[in-house]
Amino acid sequence: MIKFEHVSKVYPNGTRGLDDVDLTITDGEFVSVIGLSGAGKSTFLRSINRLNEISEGNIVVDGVSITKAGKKQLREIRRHIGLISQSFNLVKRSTVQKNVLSGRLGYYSTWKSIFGLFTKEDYERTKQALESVGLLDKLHSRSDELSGGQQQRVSIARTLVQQADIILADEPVASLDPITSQKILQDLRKINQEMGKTVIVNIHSVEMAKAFSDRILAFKSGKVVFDGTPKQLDETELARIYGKNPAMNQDQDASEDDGEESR
Ligand SMILES: Nc1ncnc2c1ncn2[C@@H]1O[C@H](COP(=O)(O)OP(=O)(O)OP(=O)(O)O)[C@@H](O)[C@H]1O
Repeated sequence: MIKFEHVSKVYPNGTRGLDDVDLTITDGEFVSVIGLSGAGKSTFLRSINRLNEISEGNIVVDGVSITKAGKKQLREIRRHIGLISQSFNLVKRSTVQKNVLSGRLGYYSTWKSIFGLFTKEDYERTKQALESVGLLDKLHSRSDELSGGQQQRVSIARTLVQQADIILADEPVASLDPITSQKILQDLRKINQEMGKTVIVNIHSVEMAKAFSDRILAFKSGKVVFDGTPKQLDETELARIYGKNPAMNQDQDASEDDGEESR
């Protein structure tokens, strides 16, 4: 369970990234986070594993305050939180196997990590994780030989090997074409439903947020302005979130998708 208790974040330049966010995400939820660019989605997501230090309030993950955690405790909490990002964050020149195995690093002391002393079980977990994302045949391939969608699957497999209970996905499909984006979201949904993992996804496409989520959170100027089911997210709510004609919002989504496609 993730609990935000009146959380605010003010950046050094005075920008309010989060403004009094107070909510709970329960285990096994699939939550999409939407809102205009600059609304606070990344700030919200990256506060959960404290990549982002908050200015006020408290964030509790599985009963432990990550806000107040010391170094050792923070490392322990972070073991349970996987992060997937738009840029995949793989070591491009390394093999798929090595990249996925790196999900185990949080479980080892620094010297073991440096020498890459992984157990037989770790290697077995790596194979299983790759199998579950349909990439076992790429085990020994170099990561930069894979397509964007395949690279994103490798980063999903890495969170599985990490045995993370919570998966944070910061715009995981922003650099992928619409069809591949659908497939990646399907993978995340499958992991959520079959393994019971909590998945929180920042996403620009309202359509995809509606198709894959149990719950949608919308941010505007750091505030949560919508918190409900895909069904509750109607035209009126969309107008409130995006501050304009919802029809235009759909256009914006479409053109954004086009833009991503041509990248
Ligand atoms: N390091 C920073 N220093 C100052 N302001 C920042 C910093 N990071 C983010 N901000 C500001 O905080 C606000 C929220 O940013 P955030 O990146 O969380 O938005 P977002 O909804 O994820 O946007 P996008 O969809 O473009 O990624 C924005 O006004 C942004 O300019």
